[in-house]
Amino acid sequence: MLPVDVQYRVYLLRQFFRLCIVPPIGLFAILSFADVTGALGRILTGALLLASIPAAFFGLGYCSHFANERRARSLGAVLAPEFYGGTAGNADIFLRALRGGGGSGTGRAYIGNNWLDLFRRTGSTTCNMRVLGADKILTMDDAVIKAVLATSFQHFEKGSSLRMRMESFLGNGIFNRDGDVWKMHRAMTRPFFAKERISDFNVFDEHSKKALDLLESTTRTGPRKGAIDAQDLYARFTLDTASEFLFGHDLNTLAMPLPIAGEAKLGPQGSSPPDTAADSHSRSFLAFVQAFESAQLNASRRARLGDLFTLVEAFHDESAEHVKVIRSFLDPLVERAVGQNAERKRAGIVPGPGDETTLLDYMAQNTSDKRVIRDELLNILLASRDTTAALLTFTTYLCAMHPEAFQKMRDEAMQVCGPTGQPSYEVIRQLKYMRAVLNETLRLYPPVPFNGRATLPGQGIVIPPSPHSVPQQPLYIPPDTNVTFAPFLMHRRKDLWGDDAESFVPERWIDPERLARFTANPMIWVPFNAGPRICLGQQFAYNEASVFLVRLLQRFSAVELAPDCQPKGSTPPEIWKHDTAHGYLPTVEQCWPASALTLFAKGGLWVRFTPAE
Ligand code: HEM
Repeated sequence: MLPVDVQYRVYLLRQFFRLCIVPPIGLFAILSFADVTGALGRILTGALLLASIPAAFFGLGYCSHFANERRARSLGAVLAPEFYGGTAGNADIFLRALRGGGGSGTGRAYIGNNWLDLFRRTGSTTCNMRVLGADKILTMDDAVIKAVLATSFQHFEKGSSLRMRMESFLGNGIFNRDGDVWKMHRAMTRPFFAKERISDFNVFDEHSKKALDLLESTTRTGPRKGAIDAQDLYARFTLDTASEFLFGHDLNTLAMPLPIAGEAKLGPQGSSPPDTAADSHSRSFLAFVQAFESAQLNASRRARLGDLFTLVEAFHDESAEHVKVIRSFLDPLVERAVGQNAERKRAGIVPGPGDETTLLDYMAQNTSDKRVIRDELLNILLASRDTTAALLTFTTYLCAMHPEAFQKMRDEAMQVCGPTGQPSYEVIRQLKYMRAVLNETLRLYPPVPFNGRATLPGQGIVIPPSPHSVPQQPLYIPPDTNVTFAPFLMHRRKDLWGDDAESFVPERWIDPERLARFTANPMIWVPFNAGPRICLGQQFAYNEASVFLVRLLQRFSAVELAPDCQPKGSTPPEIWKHDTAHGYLPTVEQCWPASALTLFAKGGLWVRFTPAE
């Protein structure tokens, strides 16, 4: 296989050759054969050859569209309605994605609103946003999402587009593989997420204590009446916890300087910490964390651009530098674990099942392929860090917006654990209201708001509609087509969740009558995905978030937003308040949700906690 950074350039060259070289050469051959070049003259011949490029581009697009339409009709199905924008080939959509807009919330529009507009304008819950000739299916339809993730799982894959975009960053890891290789990854890592292992709450408890000590000291003595960027704190907590769990190495980002209330500026996602990492040890950790975040940002930019990222990065792989830093950090850890395992084997020590304490140890016992181990660690670090941090961030946000829910959750935690009791697996199972708050947060603010798959090359698929699908006909998705689905939008649909779909109502997860909507059709709630590729760390995430919240509720009695500390440019734009056309939630939003693979609050989530007496 070609080196990854060469792969997309080859792809680009192939596309360039197909679209820009073949049509003029073909036309020239025809004109020469017909012996009309002399009569046309050089200028007209040149103009025709040039015009053959867009003509072939759009001509091929239309031919494939008509072929697909015929195929759909023959199967008794329809194609997803196409969106026609204001420019040829919907080029404006591509330009908006290039500038950071699109549906991701990183532009001025509320996250997902651009998509809602497309659904409205095509009168559907699934549409085709054909950009520069490439089909791109968008959906918030429960039937399509169900087919993609579960019932027709075998007809979809992550696909070559995604692999090409992510290869330099995620390499040979579980997120970036399909078919038998993915099965091998899943079989290898799954046992490590067994209940017994992730029920060892000490690692959660230790890091919760560190984070909450920091929160308490900032609350009591920090500037601006003790305001803190909760999102930043949670990202450190989840990173330190995950790094210890995965490779036995506490990155100790909680020990690095926090963003300062009133001084912090807008960072690439949250707020920026002061650049004052003390020693070289902290600096190398900081470099790793920054490279990890930058590679993620580039991956999400590539996702917005689709295959066209190859054009933007034709001469410079924007991930290369970050990946180098990440690998220089992880490689020695992997090297050491593989070496230690080889030594143990030489000494005749055979570890029993469950003896290994970290994923790194566990993998070193199962394979000596250092690249597989490194890439898997990186993939799972990515999977575990921002997702759980997003869950805690938006739970805090909703608690600040709904103090009664915070109080109810606190009363329950006090009743079950008391003011100092250690949360255990059994204890957490009793915290029904807390679980309802977490589920409701995952509904309104799913940490992975958008996700994607592609149909297999050479294999289209027909998806039967659900009672809520528009149009109410079977849908044909042609072969090798990208399908992007939006749990963020589906989770807020009134026809699926009822009139209070946009309200924060934890009781909908407890009250049997309300819960019936979900139990009748569980595919309307997919924060962890569903089907064979469902999140491996779901229980880990619930455990981690619950331990942290119990400890937080034991030490703090209230939380409120601190909008005065949000960095400039991160408070919701005034226009959201008056934009009732896109639903109720954006009009009352007090933070700025946006997405870069995972959900985050732009500029961070600045809050003030009240220490419990
Ligand atoms: C609230 C927290 C979390 C949420 C919302 C979440 C959500 C998801 C989603 C949506 C996927 C599917 C991604 C895709 O389609 O490619 C996924 C996959 C995965 N998650 Fe999570 N996740 C969370 C926490 C975690 C944690 C803590 C871990 C590990 C410690 C983890 C490990 C994984 C792994 C290994 C996969 C890949 C599964 C596969 O492809 O077979 N996740 N997660």
